[in-house]
Formats: sequence, structure tokens, C-alpha cells
Amino acid sequence: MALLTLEGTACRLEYLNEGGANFVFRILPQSAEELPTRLRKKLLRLRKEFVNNPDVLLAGEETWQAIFPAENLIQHDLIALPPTIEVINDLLHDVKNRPTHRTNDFWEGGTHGVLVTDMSPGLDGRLVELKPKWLAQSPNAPAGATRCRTCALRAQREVEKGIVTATDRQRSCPLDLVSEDVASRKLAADRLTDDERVQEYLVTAALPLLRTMQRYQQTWDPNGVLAPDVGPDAHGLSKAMTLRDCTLFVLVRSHGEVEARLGDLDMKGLDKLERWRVIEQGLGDGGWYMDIVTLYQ
Ligand SMILES: O=P(O)(O)O[C@@H]1[C@@H](OP(=O)(O)O)[C@H](OP(=O)(O)O)[C@H](O)[C@H](OP(=O)(O)O)[C@H]1OP(=O)(O)O
Ligand SMILES: Nc1ncnc2c1ncn2[C@@H]1O[C@H](COP(=O)(O)OP(=O)(O)OP(=O)(O)O)[C@@H](O)[C@H]1O
Repeated sequence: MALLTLEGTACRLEYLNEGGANFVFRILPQSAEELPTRLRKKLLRLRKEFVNNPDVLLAGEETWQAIFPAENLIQHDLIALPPTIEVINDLLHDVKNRPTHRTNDFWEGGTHGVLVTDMSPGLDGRLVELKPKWLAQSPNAPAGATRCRTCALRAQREVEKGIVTATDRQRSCPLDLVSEDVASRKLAADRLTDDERVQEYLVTAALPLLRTMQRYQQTWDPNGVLAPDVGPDAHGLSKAMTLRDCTLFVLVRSHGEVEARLGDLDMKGLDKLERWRVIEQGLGDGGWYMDIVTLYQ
């Protein structure tokens, strides 16, 4: 637990979770008093890496707000922090349930954090986190491809490197998730989650959201990472790649109502372009877009 003052209120932070780039904390009042409205039902997300300009923490916000309904986005609210680096890192030292491969990560400090919509399920809800991934085929896939970009990469990774990521484990095809055919959508949803209410949501009410994601993945990256000159499309490519890796948080409340919001929409930098190109080239050259490689699995 870490004690600090936010919005003039004495708060305590509890570690919730972390990914490669951010720590996420619950915000609780130190005493019996209520939290100020701004902090209520919010989590504090801290970028692990030191960020000089706090605006970077909100990069892309306007882009996402322009294409998705507010009710489908994790809301972000930049908040100034008191000098807290030691308090946070002392807390991280004490946490027992951190992912083992991240226990050497500590907060590099910073003047600001981001308050995000709290999608925690509480005592009587359920939260399912999933990545819809590449909802349209890669523009660089060969003609006649029988695997989509996500399925091709999964097959390559498993066979060549023996690596199965959390997303891979779901074995769901993103193209099925946005298919016109309801049976295909159902198959994809069943593989993404065991939760029947979330399956139902994905197959029906989630479609407009998923199709918007699909549409913008295509619009923003019409030529693919192997296009000889991505210069003019560079910002579009960043946006498309970010949308291809974001997380959909699906919260089922006690009476079955579903709240679904996209998060992890931190804009990907083009410093990754070379890596993306190597991946795409490898998928094509290795025949991973073609089912034939299944023979070797
Ligand atoms: O390459 P992909 O499609 O497997 O996506 C990577 C993700 O893998 P997964 O969703 O588990 O299959 C991967 O997720 P994990 O670390 O495996 O949880 C990252 O999100 C990675 O992005 P970045 O390099 O950290 O910015 C993601 O890389 P990019 O989106 O930058 O390609
Ligand atoms: N708004 C939220 N509500 C509930 N839980 C959340 C929320 N945001 C993050 N989390 C939890 O914290 C974890 C890590 O958060 P997040 O995905 O933001 O980290 P990250 O470092 O950006 O991830 P990545 O490794 O993909 O870069 C999530 O997987 C989720 O379990």
C-alpha cells in the first residue's frame, strides 16, 4: 500500500496489475471519507518509462474519440502527481503477486499519471479482457491466403519458436469474429471466452464496434508494412497497428448488463516498423499464410 495525496485527498494506492509499459493501481481513501468525484471508479495508470512531456500520456485520445462512442472507450484523465517515486517503488517491492518476468520493472518517476475508467469486476461481476487483433487480412498477404495475419503469425510462432502468447492460446480467428456468418462469429467468440454472456455480446451487440475497428485498420493501413515508402501513410500505420493490438475490456455486471470499453490504445511508434517488416516478410516467405504449413505442426 502507498499513501499519497491526490486531488487534495489523502489516498492509498493498491497494486492491481501491470503490463510491459504501465503499472495500474486502485485508489482508495485513507480514512472513511469518500473519494472526490474525479477519483471515484478510477484506477491510476503510471507509465513505467519516464515521460518528459505529460501530453504524451494522452497521445491518440482525439483520434479514438473521433471514431468510437465514448461508452466504448476507457476514459483517460491526466492527473498531476506529488513527488511519489519512492512511495510507488516501495509498494512495488512489497507486492507478492507481480508477473515473475516483470519483477525487475520499477517506476522511473514522472510528474503525471492517468486516471482510467475502473473496469474491475468487484464481488458480483466478471471481467473478460481480449484482443480482437487483425480484423482484416494483411494488405501484404499473398493472393489466395488461407490464414489471416493473426492465425499465420500464431502458426509460425508456435512451430518455429515454440512460443504461444496469451492471445495465441485462444486460437480464435479475428476474421471469424467479424464474419457475416453467425456460426463463424460464434466459433470465434467461444474460443475467446468461456463466459456465455460475453460470447453472446461478442456475437451480437459488439459487431458495430468490431466492424468500426476493422474498417479503420483497413483505412489507415491500405498498403501494409512492406510498402516501399510508408512515409505519407506513416501516422495511419501507427494508428492501424495500435488498433490491431488494443484490448477490449468486457465487464458483465451482476444482472447481466455488459459494459465494453477499448483500452491499451497507447499509440505505437514507428520505431517498430523494421520489426513489423521482418515479421511480415517472414510470414510471406515461410508460407505461413498458406494452410499447407499445418502439415509440419
Ligand atoms: O505481434 P503480435 O500481433 O503478436 O502482437 C504483439 C502482442 O502479442 P499478442 O497480442 O500476445 O499476440 C504483444 O503482447 P504480449 O506482450 O504477448 O502480451 C505486445 O502487445 C506487442 O506489442 P509491443 O511490441 O509490446 O508494442 C504486439 O506486437 P505489435 O502489435 O507491435 O506487432
Ligand atoms: N481500466 C482498467 N480496468 C481494469 N483493469 C485494468 C484496466 N487497465 C488495466 N487493467 C489491468 O492491468 C493490466 C495491465 O494494464 P495495461 O494493459 O494498461 O498495461 P500495459 O503495460 O499498457 O500493457 P502492454 O503489456 O500490453 O503494453 C491489464 O491487463 C488489466 O488486467
